[in-house]
Amino acid sequence: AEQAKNDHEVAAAKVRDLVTQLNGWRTQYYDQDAPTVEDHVYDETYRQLQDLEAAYPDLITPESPTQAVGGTPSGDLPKVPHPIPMLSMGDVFSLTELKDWAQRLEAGVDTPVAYNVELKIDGLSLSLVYEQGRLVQGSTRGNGRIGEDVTANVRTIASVPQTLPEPLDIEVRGECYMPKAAFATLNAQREADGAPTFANPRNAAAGSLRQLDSKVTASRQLDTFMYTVIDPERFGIATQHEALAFMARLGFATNPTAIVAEDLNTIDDYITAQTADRDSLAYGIDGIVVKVNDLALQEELGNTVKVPRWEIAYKFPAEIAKT
Ligand SMILES: NC(=O)c1cnc(N)c2cc(Br)sc12
Repeated sequence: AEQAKNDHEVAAAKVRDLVTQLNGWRTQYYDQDAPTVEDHVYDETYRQLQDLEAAYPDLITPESPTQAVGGTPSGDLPKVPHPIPMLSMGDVFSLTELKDWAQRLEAGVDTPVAYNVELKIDGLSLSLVYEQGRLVQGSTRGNGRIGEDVTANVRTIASVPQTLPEPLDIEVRGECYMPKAAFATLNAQREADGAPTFANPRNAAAGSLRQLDSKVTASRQLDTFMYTVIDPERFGIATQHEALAFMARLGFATNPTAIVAEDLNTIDDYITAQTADRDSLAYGIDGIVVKVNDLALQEELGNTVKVPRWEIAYKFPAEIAKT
């Protein structure tokens, strides 16, 4: 009996340590989108806790990760292949570089080129797939070819339509972001709870979208701006500007500031205006996206190994950290 009592005490201390360790890692992994430990280490430790809790059920506490509501806290989200890769984008850091990019591009084209100019939202890429007008899959970019399935999570985002007004088979892509106000509220709450805060809205959005427990995602006030229709020619769409209007008509959130620019001066004016507005926007932006407006011409220009030739990101200078 004495030995059994002693074993129980040792087990109790071990369980407390494991719960603290796992919850610490879990917060870092899922909330800050900054994993500090390999999955196999997490999984091994998780199994140790499961074994101890099986041997001593009275040691199970509500905050134990084995009691987490929703999916198992260990491991990853299911993987999703992207037949059409979710590419990133080249970037430039000055108007001169932007002009060089446009001139090089236009040198290879024998017609005048119009551009669609849009804000570069500071969030994470999101793909939404609909079958017969019903949302069937939401996924992240991942490495561009293999992303993560976040379908249950995107269903909790108010701006993501569960069904479309027409029974279309369609994929759209865009950005999932956390509005600045939601970010401030979330971090204030985490401070109050003694939980680590998020470094910026992009990390907060990534940590909130890439959750295994969609109830957590539901509480994070995520939002979206969609900006790409896959295979737009299927819907009789000829330009990027039309694609945005088409998505808006289907009920997607699209950014209202996009313009068509026939020349660089118009783009320059847009950049100046949006830079002035930046702090007053309800969401973070980290630049401007300049795209060839004509979709057939985009196809013709194609992509390099890593990035499209037909779009470029003009990045704002890094913001001086606000005290
Ligand atoms: N408007 C757009 O096309 C746009 C906005 N925000 C972003 N973070 C990105 C990223 C790529 Br890749 S495109 C794009």
